[in-house]
Amino acid sequence: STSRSLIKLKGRGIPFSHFLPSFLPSFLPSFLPSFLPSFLPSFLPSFLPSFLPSFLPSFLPSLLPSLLPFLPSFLPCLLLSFLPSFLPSFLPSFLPSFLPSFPPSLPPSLLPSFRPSFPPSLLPSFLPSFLPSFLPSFLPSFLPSFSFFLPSSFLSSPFFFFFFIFSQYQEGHISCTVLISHSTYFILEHHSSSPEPATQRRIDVPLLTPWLAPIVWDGTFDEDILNEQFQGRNITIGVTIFAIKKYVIFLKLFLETAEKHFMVGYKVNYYVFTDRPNDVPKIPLQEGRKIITLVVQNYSRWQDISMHRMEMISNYCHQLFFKDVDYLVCLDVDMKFNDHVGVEMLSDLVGTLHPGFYGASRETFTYERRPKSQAYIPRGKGDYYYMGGFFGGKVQQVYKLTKACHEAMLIDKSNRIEAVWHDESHLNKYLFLHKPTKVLPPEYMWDKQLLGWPAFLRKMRMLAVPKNHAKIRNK
Ligand SMILES: CC(=O)N[C@H]1[C@@H](OP(=O)(O)OP(=O)(O)OC[C@H]2O[C@@H](n3ccc(=O)[nH]c3=O)[C@H](O)[C@@H]2O)O[C@H](CO)[C@H](O)[C@@H]1O
Ligand SMILES: [Mn+2]
Repeated sequence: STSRSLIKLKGRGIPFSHFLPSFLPSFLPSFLPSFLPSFLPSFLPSFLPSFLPSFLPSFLPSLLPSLLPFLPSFLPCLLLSFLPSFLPSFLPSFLPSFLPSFPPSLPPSLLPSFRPSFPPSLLPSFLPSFLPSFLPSFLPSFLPSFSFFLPSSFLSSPFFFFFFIFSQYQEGHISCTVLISHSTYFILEHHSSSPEPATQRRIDVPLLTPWLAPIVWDGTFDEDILNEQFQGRNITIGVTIFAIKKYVIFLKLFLETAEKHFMVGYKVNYYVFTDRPNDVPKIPLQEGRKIITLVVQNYSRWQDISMHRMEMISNYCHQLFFKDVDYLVCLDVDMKFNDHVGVEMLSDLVGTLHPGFYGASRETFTYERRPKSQAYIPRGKGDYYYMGGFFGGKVQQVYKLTKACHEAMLIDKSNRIEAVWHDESHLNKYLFLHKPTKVLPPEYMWDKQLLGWPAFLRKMRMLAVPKNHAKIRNK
């Protein structure tokens, strides 16, 4: 909204004392001799009748263009202020001697008096304009004689302009044209645009997939806006984690850190699939969040445990998830939350880039390469290498995914083949055929021990919890 009005903000401008230290030593000796003789005689005897004709021709051409838009609103003030008249006669003689000493001394003396309404960002536009330069030199010598002509109350009134300057002032999403005088300032035009998005453009990482799904890097989204969008929707987010056999030891850290970082402020159902329900820790949960323990069978091979997650998730869609949650996030349990994971990650179908293959060439992806497997992806094909331990989406989509992967694994089994990376291979095949609508960068699952901390990684939202494979798998 743009309003053009003369809004008086503050009846106080730059205190005179701020100028004094910077100008007195340098200018007075030089300016007085040149200025006074030429100016005083014509000025003093009769002020108004004589000055207007002489100053206008020299003064207006330079100032008018910038002045014109605002003229109607402040013409009265302008007319009342006589000072512009002396400028033409004053400046040519004065400026050369004065300018060299000016810029270094101005900012320190100006800044304190401008705060907080005129932050330093204003100064660059302020300085180039010549007006402030003459003031400090002019006023002290002039004021005593001048004050004869005007009542002192008027001198200090905001409508009396010893000097004035137009400037563009911009801070945040507010921009305005200001008229600054010695005693006050006015905002002539105030423009408030919609706020800048609180995001920067990341140039160090890809932000979109070739099918235009966002890759949700830190800095590319505004949590507040997203929360506004989601909070009205009253959603429940389901998390599936499998803690079978020894893996129950990961539950405590997982759940505790999830309460700190995962979907804070939203309703969350943690679905803990386990064969050891008594080992599910009792963790204090925030309001609206609960742990639902689902007792399931175990398998002797860890690969079977991992793979059968697809079957169990798809089964429980009908029993529970369709009814109780809107989104499902399917995670490995040997991880911990380390930073915000929120609604920015939600979408119809979500895959996560495997940290070990981020930036690697397609040829190195460990897709299943044997055509006999349902997970087969030919060389030269494939988009990304997704991780098996972090995917999700709307329940309907997760149902389709897990069901398809489970069925593919059943076919593989009947063909006596097991994909090289088990469920992860099938997930990669599915997400190759059904492109995710959102892709999570490796921020969402990182392994600090293995991969260090590269510059593109501004946040580590989840981290792998180191585990001793020999001690924990198949136990
Ligand atoms: C981070 C990541 O991408 N992990 C994937 C990766 O292996 P990982 O090495 O991360 O596999 P893992 O040992 O974490 O097993 C996968 C998950 O199965 C569960 N589990 C496993 C064994 C067990 O005895 N009890 C138990 O509950 C548990 O939830 C575990 O997190 O490859 C696996 C298939 O090879 C899966 O695709 C994993 O999702
Ligand atoms: Mn894991």
